[in-house]
Amino acid sequence: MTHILVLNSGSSSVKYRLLSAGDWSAPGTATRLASGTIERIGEEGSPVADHAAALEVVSGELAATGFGIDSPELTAIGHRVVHGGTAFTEPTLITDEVVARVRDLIPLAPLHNPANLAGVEVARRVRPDLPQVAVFDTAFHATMPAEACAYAIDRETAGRLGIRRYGFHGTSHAYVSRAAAALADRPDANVIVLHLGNGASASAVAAGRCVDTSMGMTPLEGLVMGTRSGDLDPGVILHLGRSAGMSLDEIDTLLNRRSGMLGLCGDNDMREVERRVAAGDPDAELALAVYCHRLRKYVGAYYAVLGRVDVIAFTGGVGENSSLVRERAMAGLDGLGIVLDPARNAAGKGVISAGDSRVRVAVVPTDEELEIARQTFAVVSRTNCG
Ligand SMILES: Nc1ncnc2c1ncn2[C@@H]1O[C@H](COP(=O)(O)OP(=O)(O)O)[C@@H](O)[C@H]1O
Ligand SMILES: CC(=O)OP(=O)(O)O
Ligand SMILES: [Mg+2]
Repeated sequence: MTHILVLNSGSSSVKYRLLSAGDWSAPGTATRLASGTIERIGEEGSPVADHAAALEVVSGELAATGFGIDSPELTAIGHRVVHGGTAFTEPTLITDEVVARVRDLIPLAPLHNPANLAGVEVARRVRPDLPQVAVFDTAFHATMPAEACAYAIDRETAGRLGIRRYGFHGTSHAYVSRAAAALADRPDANVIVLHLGNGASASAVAAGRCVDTSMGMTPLEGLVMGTRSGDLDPGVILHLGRSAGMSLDEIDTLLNRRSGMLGLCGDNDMREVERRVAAGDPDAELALAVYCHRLRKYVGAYYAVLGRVDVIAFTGGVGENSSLVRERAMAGLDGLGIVLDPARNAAGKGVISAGDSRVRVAVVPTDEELEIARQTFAVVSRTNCG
């Protein structure tokens, strides 16, 4: 039995999970020994001042379960790192050089990479003897062809500044597309994955390889999200700067933190949006309509990119729980061979399409922590340092 601790350090939270397994490659064999979330890091009035303090809390919670962070059975620590740029396309054993290169990528993921690094630095300080592995959100998308990665802007400028599409949530897209292919009993299945959480992204996966995804150079492009706008005419940004005199920081805050569902209707929690829609609230209705219209558009686009689709997989907090979003996003697609079964959709487990639907539609719960643990174990066993 080996134990692996997974840390997902976000800007204001740390999620952790301690998993144990004998054979990490066998599905369903990892046991969850402990898990939790430390929230409101660094916020006013919060007892958790920074990531070092958060890891103290994690240590304490682990010790209370009898599996302390100092446990000799702990084999490795796996970290979610959001932006790996072009440098990292595989899970990577963390060294000082890796830390420095992830730090160089901060300008491309200012909300995410600093938090991820804070978690890495504290964990290395607490257990310098253990291998620590970075699992990158961008890695799964490294197989995208040039025409899906390039922005149609001046190539010299783009090349010099690393301006291209990278894609995110790759650990989830990898895990869910694999599970969806297994569900269709076709390892070469073409899958559209719709990861709908606070951040949201779609991907087109052909026989296990990602060929397109909706997030771009940063996690702002693509679908409508809780607080992020997703796709937008870049001219809007010029207009906000020139005509409204907004600074770049103000525009950043507007598009990343005050847009999406929150901007459209004042609520970013889909449960609350649904409650208001049921009560006939027109702002919530518009927000939901924009959200589902964007989703349907991406499904159509990725259908064309893939040429043939076997499975459409819904995942993430919204994708797994909102039958209303699934129903609205899939409405009117019978011409593409996509037909939901209303009762199965309401139940929301496994296949939710009708028996005669050419494309299978399914709810496939994601498990980023398990995937990070597996990839961490793979690196550790390969490098023989565990
Ligand atoms: N029963 C539900 N119905 C609709 N939306 C839900 C439900 N449960 C959770 N959600 C939504 O899931 C979102 C969070 O998704 P999650 O994948 O947990 O987020 P994160 O990106 O932080 O991991 C929230 O917007 C929340 O409203
Ligand atoms: C990359 C990204 O958008 O992550 P999250 O959904 O955790 O914010
Ligand atoms: Mg998530």
